[in-house]
Amino acid sequence: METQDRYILTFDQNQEIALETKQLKIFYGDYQAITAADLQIPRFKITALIGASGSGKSTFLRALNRMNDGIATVHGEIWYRNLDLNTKEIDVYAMRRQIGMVFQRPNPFPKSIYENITFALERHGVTDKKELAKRVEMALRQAALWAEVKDKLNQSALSLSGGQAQRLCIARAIALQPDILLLDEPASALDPISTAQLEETLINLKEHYTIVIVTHNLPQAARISDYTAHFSKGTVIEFNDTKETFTQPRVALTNEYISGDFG
Ligand SMILES: Nc1ncnc2c1ncn2[C@@H]1O[C@H](COP(=O)(O)OP(=O)(O)OP(=O)(O)O)[C@@H](O)[C@H]1O
Repeated sequence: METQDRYILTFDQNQEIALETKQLKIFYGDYQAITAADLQIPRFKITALIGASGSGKSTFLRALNRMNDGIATVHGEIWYRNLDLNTKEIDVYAMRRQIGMVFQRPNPFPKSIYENITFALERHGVTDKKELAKRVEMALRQAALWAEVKDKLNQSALSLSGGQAQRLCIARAIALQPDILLLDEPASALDPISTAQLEETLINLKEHYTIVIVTHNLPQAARISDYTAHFSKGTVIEFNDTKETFTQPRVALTNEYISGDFG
C-alpha cells in the first residue's frame, strides 16, 4: 500500500462546516503541545479524535471552546459562524452556550436531577416554570435518560450510576440547546453496558448536534464516528472518513496505531 506522511480531508461546499481551525498552535509555557492543526469539523456529524497518549487530543478539544484560557497560550484561528473564537472580542460565556463540553468523569452538581438541568438554564434567563419543565424533559429524553429518572427527578444526582450521571451531564449540556458538543473520553469511566448506552445516545444526538469526541477506544471511534482525526506528536496527521481511516489508512503511522503496532 502506498502511504503518505499526512492526509487531511477537506470538504466541498455541500458539507456545512461547524468549526474550522487554522494554524492552531498551543503552548503550555515553553512547551508546544500542538504544533499546527488545521481541521474542518463537519456539521451534524460525529468526529472522533484519536491518537497516542500525550499526542494533544484533549489540548486541541479544549481549545475549541476556550477551556485552555489561563492554562495554555493558543495561537491561530478557530472559525465558528464567521467568527474567530480565538480573539479577545469573544464573549466566552455566551460562546460556551453554543459549544458545550462534557468531561471524562461525570461531574453532576450535588443537587437534584432536575436542578442539575435547570441551574444553567436559569442563569441564562429561562425562569418560566413550564418552560423549564419542558426543557428538562426534552434534554433527558434526548440524552436517553428520561425513562430511568422521570419518577425521581427530585432525587440527588449523586444517587445515579456512573453511566446515568454521564448521560445527565450530556442532558445538562444539551438543555442549553448548543450547536456543538465536545466530549473528552466520556465513556472512559463507564462499564460496557453504560458505554453502549452512551454510544447509542451520541449516535441519536448527531441529528441535532455536531459532536467532537476524544476517545482512546478505537472500536468505539470506528462504531460511532463519521470522521476520524489521528493526532500524533501535537499535530493531525490523518483526517478522513472513519470507515476509510480504519480500513485503508493513508498514513503509515495511522496504520500502525490502529493495528496496535505502536509504542
Ligand atoms: N496543563 C498542562 N500543563 C502542561 N503540560 C500539559 C498540560 N496539559 C497537557 N500537557 C502536555 O501537553 C501534551 C498533550 O497533552 P494532552 O492531554 O492534550 O494529550 P492527549 O492526547 O489528550 O493525551 P491522553 O490521551 O493521555 O489524555 C502532553 O505532553 C501533556 O503532558
